[in-house]
Amino acid sequence: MPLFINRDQIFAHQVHLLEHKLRSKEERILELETENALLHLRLAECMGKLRRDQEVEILAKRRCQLQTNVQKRTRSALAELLSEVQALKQDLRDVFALYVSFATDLENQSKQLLEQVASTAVQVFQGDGIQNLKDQMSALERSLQEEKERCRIERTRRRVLHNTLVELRGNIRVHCRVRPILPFDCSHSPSRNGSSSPEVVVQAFSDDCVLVNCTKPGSPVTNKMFEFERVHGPEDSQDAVFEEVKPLLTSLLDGYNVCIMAYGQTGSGKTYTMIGSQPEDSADPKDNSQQGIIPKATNELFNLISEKPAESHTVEVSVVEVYNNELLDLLAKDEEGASVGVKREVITTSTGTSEVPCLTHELVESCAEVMQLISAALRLRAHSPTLVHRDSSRSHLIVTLTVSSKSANALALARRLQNVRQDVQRGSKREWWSPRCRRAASSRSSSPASSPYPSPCQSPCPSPRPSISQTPIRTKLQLVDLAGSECVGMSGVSGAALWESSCINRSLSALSDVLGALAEQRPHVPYRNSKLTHLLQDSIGGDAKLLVMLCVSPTQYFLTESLQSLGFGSRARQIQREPPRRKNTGIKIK
Ligand SMILES: Nc1ncnc2c1ncn2[C@@H]1O[C@H](COP(=O)(O)OP(=O)(O)OP(=O)(O)O)[C@@H](O)[C@H]1O
Repeated sequence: MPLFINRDQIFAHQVHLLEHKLRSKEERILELETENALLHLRLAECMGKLRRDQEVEILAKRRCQLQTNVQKRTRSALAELLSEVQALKQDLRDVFALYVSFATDLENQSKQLLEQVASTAVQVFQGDGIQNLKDQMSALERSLQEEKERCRIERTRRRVLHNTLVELRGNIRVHCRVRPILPFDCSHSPSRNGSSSPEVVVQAFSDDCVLVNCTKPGSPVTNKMFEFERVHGPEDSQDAVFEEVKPLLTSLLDGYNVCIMAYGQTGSGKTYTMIGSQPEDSADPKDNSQQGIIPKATNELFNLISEKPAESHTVEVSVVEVYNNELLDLLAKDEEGASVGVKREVITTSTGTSEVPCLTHELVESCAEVMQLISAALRLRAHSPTLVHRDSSRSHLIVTLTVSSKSANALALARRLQNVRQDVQRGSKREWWSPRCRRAASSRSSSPASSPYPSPCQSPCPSPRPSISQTPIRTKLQLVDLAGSECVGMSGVSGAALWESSCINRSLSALSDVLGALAEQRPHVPYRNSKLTHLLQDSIGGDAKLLVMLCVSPTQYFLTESLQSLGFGSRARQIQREPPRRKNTGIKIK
């Protein structure tokens, strides 16, 4: 082996060694880096653990605090609960004491009752107990009956006295009729508390009082009471209503003028009360129970006349309507004999009474005859449907029955008088006609195009020339079915119906004004502000016995109108006119 070592080899060897060292160092570095990374990881884990431990510690502290709070609150709630339990215990003790005293009372009472039962049983078993009880019962029933009878007699006496007072003072009698709820009310009024029937606010409280519950949204219910001579409720029949009116008809034959007038809002039952259901509405045509005051009063009048055979009476009928402030004669006939509404005028005579010249008066001998004429006239009367009433009367209807009491041959005279009047109306030329009347008759046959009705006769009809001299006592029964007051917003009318409505409301307010002036005893009473008041002047302000039949609807929907009608009735009752006067002088027929 050579001793000489090459330097390059030594260097190469050293490089190799160094490279080896470097590699091992690099490996070591790699190991250390790995270790370092592991240590970092471990450190991170430790840090997380440390943080969690801190949080746990905080949570533990909080838990401690919460526990302390809960304990405090529980303690105070427990204290409150305890005090409540104490109070409840006290209440329970009180209730128990009450119960004990009540039970004791009950026990005592039941003991007494048992004793009574036992003693009654003993009496019963002794034989005369049942009899005694029966006797006691019948005695009680008798005394109840007696009391009822005494009460009835007192009430009748009170009414008679009141009527006498009314008569002496010349007061206007006011009766009121509250109609039942009808199917059309349900369509107007919203249902209350889920019930399908509308709210009733106007009621017949007693036989002379009407009670009204005035409810306004947001304010408490106030009750108003109205007193009248007689009040009829929804259950009162047509017969019952007429029974209260009937005594007035006797006055007619005793020489007094009588007027019965139905007043009220539209759909309140005026036509039903005055005329009644039409015969065709009734299942049995002979059934008179649904007839109103007009047919019943006419029938009664003829009954009264037939009861006085010693006297001789004649009855004449006239039927007029006041439509749009025009007076129409509904019994007038044209040249062919067909019924037509002929325009007439109302005049004030020299004696201050109102009169309708040339008005058709038909001589009648029975109720059937009168009703036939009225039925024909009703076909001419203005009607039209409104939102409130599907067959609303658009005019005031006035049926007048004039009764003449006279000697035996007066019937023939009256017939002759009627023929003369009819001749006058048909334009026949008799030599004793006044030229004025002849002019009126000829102008009627060629009426001006501006007016839908023949022109009226302006002067009183002439008396017939026959020289029979009679002084009959003539009394008038006026039966009035007024058109209903209406709120245009509710009735939904427009066009011609709106005009009708405003005419109706104006004439009714003229009627109110007349009553107001009479109540205040003003020197001037504005009768002439409307045809209606002018025509009824004698009945309202004169010496007739006047009965106003107020008709009212019972429901909340019509409350304002009902209050208005009841107010009208109350004002009418306050009027003090001259006491009714007997007619002892009549029109002289010469
Ligand atoms: N007491 C009552 N019993 C049964 N039905 C009634 C009663 N009153 C009114 N009616 C009915 O109510 C409806 C309206 O009545 P009615 O025609 O008499 O009203 P009105 O007051 O004359 O109305 P208007 O002024 O609009 O003519 C009718 O169908 C009628 O039959």
